[in-house]
Amino acid sequence: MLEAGNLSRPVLRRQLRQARRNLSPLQQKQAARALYRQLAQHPLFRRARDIALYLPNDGEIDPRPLLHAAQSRGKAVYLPVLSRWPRTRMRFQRLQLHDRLAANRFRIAEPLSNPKRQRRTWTLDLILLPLVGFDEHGGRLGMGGGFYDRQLAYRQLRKNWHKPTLLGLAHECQKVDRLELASWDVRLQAVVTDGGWYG
Ligand SMILES: Nc1nc2c(c(=O)[nH]1)N(C=O)[C@@H](CNc1ccc(C(=O)N[C@@H](CCC(=O)O)C(=O)O)cc1)CN2
Ligand SMILES: Nc1ncnc2c1ncn2[C@@H]1O[C@H](COP(=O)(O)OP(=O)(O)OP(=O)(O)O)[C@@H](O)[C@H]1O
Repeated sequence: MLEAGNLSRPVLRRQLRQARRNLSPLQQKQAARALYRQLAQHPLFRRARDIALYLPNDGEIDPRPLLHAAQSRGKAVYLPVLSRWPRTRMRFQRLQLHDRLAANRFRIAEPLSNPKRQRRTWTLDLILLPLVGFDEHGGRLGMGGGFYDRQLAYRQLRKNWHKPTLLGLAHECQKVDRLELASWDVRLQAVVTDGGWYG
């Protein structure tokens, strides 16, 4: 496990992104299957009707087996879509079965923006968040855009928001001993990896 100790956020990000990109296609496939087994039968996933997740990029663990399971169980699946303006905003948009996807400005695939299918964050049941690094206390280090933090900032106003449930998804190699959290960083309920649950 990486000792985050006195590494700066940019250095930590670079090392952790490199580690996940170094995984082979076979390792990625096995990790995606293991993640699916950790989560598919869990009550948090089974009970959720509206679930946000992401399309994998830059070596991220692949949640698509969960996406397909959710769709075949009749759940609604949402993906992050970056707003054209303001550029710091992201929305969660419902994915339709035969949606066309296009690369956003970070070259991540996303559906074409359609405000009618976008949902307010607090009406979702479960958000499966991508991350670059995590610790066992719900700490999350993201790509550095602050998109998820901004979208979830409303939670800081009240201590007992319970919806949606926030679960980070990651490879085991993204675990660090401890992350310094900034004031705007939103804590995750838990992180699920190919190896187990943390937090
Ligand atoms: N799969 C996935 N989708 C996601 C996220 C994510 O982390 N993973 N995001 C979570 O927030 C949002 C995109 N956030 C991002 C934030 C910063 C960079 C970034 O710095 N990328 C480049 C450098 C900038 C550039 O190319 O212009 C890089 O790869 O270094 C990428 C994505 C929305 N969609
Ligand atoms: N609630 C917020 N309101 C305004 N700005 C914010 C908020 N949350 C984060 N930011 C801004 O976003 C920038 C990036 O934050 P941070 O490095 O924590 O992103 P991240 O969590 O790694 O990224 P992401 O959530 O996109 O994966 C910070 O410089 C911060 O100023």
